Amino acid sequence: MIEVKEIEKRYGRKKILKGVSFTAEKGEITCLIGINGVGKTTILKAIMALTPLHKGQILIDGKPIDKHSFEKITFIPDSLTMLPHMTINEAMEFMKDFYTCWNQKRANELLGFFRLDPSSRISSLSKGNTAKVNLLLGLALDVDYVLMDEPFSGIDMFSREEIANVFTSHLIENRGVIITTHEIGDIEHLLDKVVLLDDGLVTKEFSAEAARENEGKSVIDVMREVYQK
Ligand SMILES: Nc1ncnc2c1ncn2[C@@H]1O[C@H](COP(=O)(O)OP(=O)(O)OP(=O)(O)O)[C@@H](O)[C@H]1O
Repeated sequence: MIEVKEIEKRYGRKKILKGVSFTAEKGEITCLIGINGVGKTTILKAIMALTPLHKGQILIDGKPIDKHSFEKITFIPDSLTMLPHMTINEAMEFMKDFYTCWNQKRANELLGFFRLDPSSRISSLSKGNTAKVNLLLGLALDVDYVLMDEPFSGIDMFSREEIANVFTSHLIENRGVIITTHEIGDIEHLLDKVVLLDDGLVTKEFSAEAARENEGKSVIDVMREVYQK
């Protein structure tokens, strides 16, 4: 489990996170939702220890993150960080050299799943295929937790659907996933837990299934109640 406990973060004099707490379980998809600039990416970076916090604590399976944690958790940023002249194959080689937890079998499965040609150059890919390569490079790591920043942002409906399908496949099974978004639209059905953020705080943390079953509410219904108060 990832436990985010009362974290606070300032950039200069601007307080971005004012005591954010939530948990994300292994085997579940947890979605951080909030408007642009609310601090979603900052939270993911904090979980990866990529940005220092002013207060609070983050635990992964009960322990603070250290250098060994990076074999357990990965962060897929909202844009691909590989060099444009590289082919997909070369990008995979790069990852393989860098991470002992690289799983080539899963990478090959993902190539097939997304119908990507490994000899394609990164610079020649469409936005949708670039997003798929970005996900492939993260999901091919044998890690327990995957953090994804806006995996559905700025891509067409068909690519969104293909990416959504990966979330319900065995390629994600048993991992803990945290994704961020500012519009849930067609991914609502994928989510186990939702964490709504507003003004530096968690305004609501709830199980999507419990909201559906106990209150007959969709995630969007709950968001309307919370944000349109
Ligand atoms: N390195 C930085 N220095 C100063 N301010 C920053 C820095 N990084 C982020 N911010 C500010 O912190 C706030 C939160 O940024 P963050 O990227 O975490 O938000 P977000 O919810 O992920 O937004 P988006 O949905 O647009 O990606 C924003 O106001 C942003 O301008």
